[in-house]
Amino acid sequence: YDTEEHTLRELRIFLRDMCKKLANNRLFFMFTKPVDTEEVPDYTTIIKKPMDLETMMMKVDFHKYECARDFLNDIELICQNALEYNPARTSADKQIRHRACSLRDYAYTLIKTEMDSDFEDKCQEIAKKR
Ligand SMILES: COC(=O)[C@H](Cc1ccco1)c1ccncc1
Repeated sequence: YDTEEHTLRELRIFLRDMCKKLANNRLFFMFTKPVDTEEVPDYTTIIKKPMDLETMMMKVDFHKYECARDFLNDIELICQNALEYNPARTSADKQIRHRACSLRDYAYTLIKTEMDSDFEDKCQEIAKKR
């Protein structure tokens, strides 16, 4: 009957659907898996907290997110990492920066439009007590 666990279970179902929608959008393919540190040996010297959508899906299953804000913080990390590692005025760097901003804006909009704000408030209250 534990309603807190029911609430967090519903949050995980919602966040898995979010991950799926973001990872299935071909525009965001470069964010779906960790940057390959063999292909890009200097990546971890520049980016201290790598993040990607596959890792986020695993974090959902490991109960690492107690509210949508925690999930959006990792989306923000994916975006900031891409902006920091790809700063050049080349078309390739400009394109991944644009994609990173699109991922961030799309994730915020999906959550704002598809998630009940009272539900998120309830999740944040649970998170505060833990
Ligand atoms: C999040 O992905 C990245 O930051 C890598 C960095 C990268 C540079 C070279 C290989 O990979 C990336 C992937 C695809 N297109 C641009 C950059």
